[in-house]
Amino acid sequence: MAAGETTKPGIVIAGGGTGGHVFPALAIAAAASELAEVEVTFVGTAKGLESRITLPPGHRLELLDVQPIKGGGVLRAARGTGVAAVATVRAVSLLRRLRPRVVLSVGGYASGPVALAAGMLGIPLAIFEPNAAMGLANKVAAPFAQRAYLALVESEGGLPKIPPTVRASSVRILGVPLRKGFHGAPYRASSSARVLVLGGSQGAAPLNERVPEAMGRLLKDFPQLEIVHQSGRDRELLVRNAYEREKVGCATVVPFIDDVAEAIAGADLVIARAGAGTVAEISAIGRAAILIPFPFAADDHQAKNAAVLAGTGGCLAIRQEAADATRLAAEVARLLRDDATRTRMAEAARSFGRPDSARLVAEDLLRLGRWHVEANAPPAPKVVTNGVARTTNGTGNYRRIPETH
Ligand SMILES: CC(=O)N[C@H]1[C@@H](OP(=O)(O)OP(=O)(O)OC[C@H]2O[C@@H](n3ccc(=O)[nH]c3=O)[C@H](O)[C@@H]2O)O[C@H](CO)[C@@H](O)[C@@H]1O
Repeated sequence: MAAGETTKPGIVIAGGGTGGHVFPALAIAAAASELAEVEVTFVGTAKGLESRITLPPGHRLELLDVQPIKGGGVLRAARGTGVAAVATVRAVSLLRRLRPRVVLSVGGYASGPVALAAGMLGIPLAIFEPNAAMGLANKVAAPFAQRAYLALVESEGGLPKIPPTVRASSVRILGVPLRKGFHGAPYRASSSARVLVLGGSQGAAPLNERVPEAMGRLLKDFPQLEIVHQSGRDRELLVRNAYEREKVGCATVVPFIDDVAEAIAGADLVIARAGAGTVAEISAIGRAAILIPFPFAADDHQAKNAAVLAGTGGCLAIRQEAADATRLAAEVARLLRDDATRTRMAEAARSFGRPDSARLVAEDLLRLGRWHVEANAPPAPKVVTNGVARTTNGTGNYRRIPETH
């Protein structure tokens, strides 16, 4: 069999970079493979997380050279645009070789060129945007896309805020596809005080610096305190030392948590960044959370992600500049003392969560690629936007309701 020739009809999933793009892509691929005979090819970059993980059997990775366009001045933008143009030409020949039935862009560097190539070749195109503010690659691809799977959507005047380049008829609001193991775990308050600190796929330096000090202030009032702190790669020693300095002996510091679902389910309170995946995972399981968005995320998307969950009552969102050790200690103490509020927040998060997202996206994507897929259960009809449901025909499809002036 010649290289690139496949026996099964294929899907191309383009994009990646960090866990926030790669894990939803893997979750959709896994769900699609369970539903149909399908060959999945990921297209990413050598620098992205996609190049460092072991892909499930049967999935392949192709690499493109793509560089950042935003966030580095005119020179970087010009160079990035030039590289993207070359990458688009390469993506056209890649898609001609792979002949997928459908292309999904999950955001991140490699997604733009592949999405444009799909548009040029007339291959059905879907985009997936996990964040409350759409990334550049997806904004560019959106006008060519037959589907826009949106996850955390802000609302305005009670209606979902849809980016202007997205065709209203393409929108499906289906949450962030999650890996297996994330499902609702009703919260029962007890005498425990288990705090989980999540810094996102790369860890978060400000949380590493401030949380140990905040926890040090709580020891006297909460002798039962137990902390699991995910520090990020190569930072665990630094964070362990910080806890030691604060004489906090009840903290377990790890660089990365393999089973995040279990860690969230085992917590009374989560302190985390507001990456879309993290927000979706806390919601899918249902735990009270304090979210401190990364302040330099493009278009402040982490603050917007956190605001969507905060709007349901599922979390407390604090801007990084306000989240010093004193404020963190005060908020954690308040929530650990208040079982009713913690339980209410956990329930609000859980009713907002979409643990079935991967299946819903995969089913729809396969149909777009002309696979025959039987829905084993009707998709949840709710479209969640700050607790406002605007649903239509029971398939999760969103129909824009005309605005009245
Ligand atoms: C700094 C930055 O730009 N971050 C972006 C990146 O975040 P980041 O990659 O941190 O993304 P998310 O919070 O969305 O997802 C993190 C993922 O990593 C997993 N995980 C994390 C820690 C761990 O120890 N173990 C583990 O498995 C989580 O379970 C989750 O699935 O992509 C997100 C989705 O586009 C964006 O919202 C974030 O703004």
